[in-house]
Amino acid sequence: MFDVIVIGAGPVGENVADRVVQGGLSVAVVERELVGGECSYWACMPTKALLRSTAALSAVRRLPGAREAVTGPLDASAVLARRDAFASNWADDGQAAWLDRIGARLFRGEGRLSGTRTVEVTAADGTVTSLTARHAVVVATGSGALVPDVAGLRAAAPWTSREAAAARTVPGRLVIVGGGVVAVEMATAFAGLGSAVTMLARDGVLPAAEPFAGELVTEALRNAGVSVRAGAEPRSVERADDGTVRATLTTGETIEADELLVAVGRTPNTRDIGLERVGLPPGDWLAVDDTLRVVGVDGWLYAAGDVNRRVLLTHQGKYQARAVGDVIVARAAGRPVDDGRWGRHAVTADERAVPQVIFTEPEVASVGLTAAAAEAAGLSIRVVDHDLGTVAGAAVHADGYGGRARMVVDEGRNVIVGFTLVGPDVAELLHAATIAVVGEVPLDRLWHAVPAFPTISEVWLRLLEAYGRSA
Ligand SMILES: Cc1cc2nc3c(=O)[nH]c(=O)nc-3n(C[C@H](O)[C@H](O)[C@H](O)COP(=O)(O)OP(=O)(O)OC[C@H]3O[C@@H](n4cnc5c(N)ncnc54)[C@H](O)[C@@H]3O)c2cc1C
Ligand SMILES: NC(=O)c1ccc[n+]([C@@H]2O[C@H](COP(=O)([O-])OP(=O)(O)OC[C@H]3O[C@@H](n4cnc5c(N)ncnc54)[C@H](O)[C@@H]3O)[C@@H](O)[C@H]2O)c1
Repeated sequence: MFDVIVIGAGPVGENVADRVVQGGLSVAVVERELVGGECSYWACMPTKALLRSTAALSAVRRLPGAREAVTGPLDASAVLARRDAFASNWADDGQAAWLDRIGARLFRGEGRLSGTRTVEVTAADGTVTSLTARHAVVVATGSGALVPDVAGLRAAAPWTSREAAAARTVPGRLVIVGGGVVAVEMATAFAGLGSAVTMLARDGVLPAAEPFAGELVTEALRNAGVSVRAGAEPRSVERADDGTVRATLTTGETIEADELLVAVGRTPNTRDIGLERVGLPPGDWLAVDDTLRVVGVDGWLYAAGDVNRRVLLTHQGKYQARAVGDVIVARAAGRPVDDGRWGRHAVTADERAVPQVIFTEPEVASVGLTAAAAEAAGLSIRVVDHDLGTVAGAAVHADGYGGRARMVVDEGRNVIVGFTLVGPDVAELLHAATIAVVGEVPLDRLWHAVPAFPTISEVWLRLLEAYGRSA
């Protein structure tokens, strides 16, 4: 008997475990594959490792004097080897040892709900262990790549983000289906590594971001040799005996490649976790209340991370993990639950203050609402834009620095509700904006937050000046 059972040891499950142990409860963690989950081995870490060398090379090439010191192309095999190290060579002993150190008990195998507060674990050798939780079960089983219903696609054995992140070789020609985050990051990475990339972006490039983000990333991808085809989508796909993949578009045009990557979103890992045993339909995303309790189950079942579909990002899933761990501890001790707006047990930031960095060239760093989303939410907003290239710090940072920043102000409250930066090396600038949005810092006070000269952060001053100061 454990106080809490966590199914799935991705970044979210690991953090739930850590939090409940710190709260004095015992925890069992069930993992069917690798402790660390998608993020550590097939998503965030390996993809960022793949992108980093290309980004560093581009940064050097923007600087006369340094540029002359670079005499050749990227060494793709060295990049792949560094990526291997960042994926811990797909071995999880380090993270399993960490679980052990914090006092969590790891059960390796497929976890399935088998009734109220009970989980069955089927190990690789078929052995079944039944676990019971005194207080709560947390589903943190994450998500997998969605493969759409396109004729011949599955049979053609396409790459998903997993195969791209763990690629052993660089395909000569790569077709990417999708125009979202995975598509643009992998187009950047593989173009940098030498692939001839074609992107079929049915709904455009980064359609959920501010429009200028998609435009600037598209321009940069094209400059890097990527063929970006907005509005294009495959009608059918086939793989020939020699391994060549042929995608026939809805227009009838045919594109040939060595690999085809499907990057059109995610599907929840809930098909085989015993949801039917607790009265829920298998295969669906898990709807949750404000303290991440699964809707339709009597108070003991929680869902955190990708699987609840609130925000599909590691840092936000870990934020949920801290909240859910703490609320389980509070409820177990009979202490009050603090689930009001910005309360300790609420995941308020999920709604309006989610930060994200897309590691393309240029980088896209955003937090909160886009102008379109703020308008759709009924806010009375004013949008202020600034050309990043005109900021002294940016001009010093790189020759020909191009980029743009947008501040979305809620005029009713005089606070920033959205902020987007697009430009080389803007990722580390984002947290200031996140603090402004979460802290709901009035613009009049922000005038006193003076950016150092000459840094790219001086864009804050330019945006405030353009907005104007109240009399
Ligand atoms: C290519 C790519 C790049 C990304 N890059 C970033 C990034 O740079 N930054 C960022 O913030 N986010 C990024 N993401 C998103 C990020 O990977 C996810 O949001 C994050 O992994 C979600 O964590 P999780 O713990 O909810 O799920 P997962 O990481 O999917 O972990 C779930 C775990 O549960 C296990 N599991 C599933 N079912 C069972 C079962 N029945 N029994 C036992 N164990 C089970 C799985 O094996 C897995 O280990 C990226 C995603 C992709 C696809
Ligand atoms: N740096 C990061 O933060 C990072 C990096 C990679 C992935 N992620 C996360 O992983 C998740 C998955 O990324 P993703 O790129 O797969 O999903 P996504 O939701 O970002 O983009 C999917 C894209 O595919 C398009 N699409 C959907 N169905 C299609 C179809 N049938 N044919 C053609 N296009 C179609 C959509 O319009 C959308 O633009 C995202 O939610 C993202 O937050 C984050």
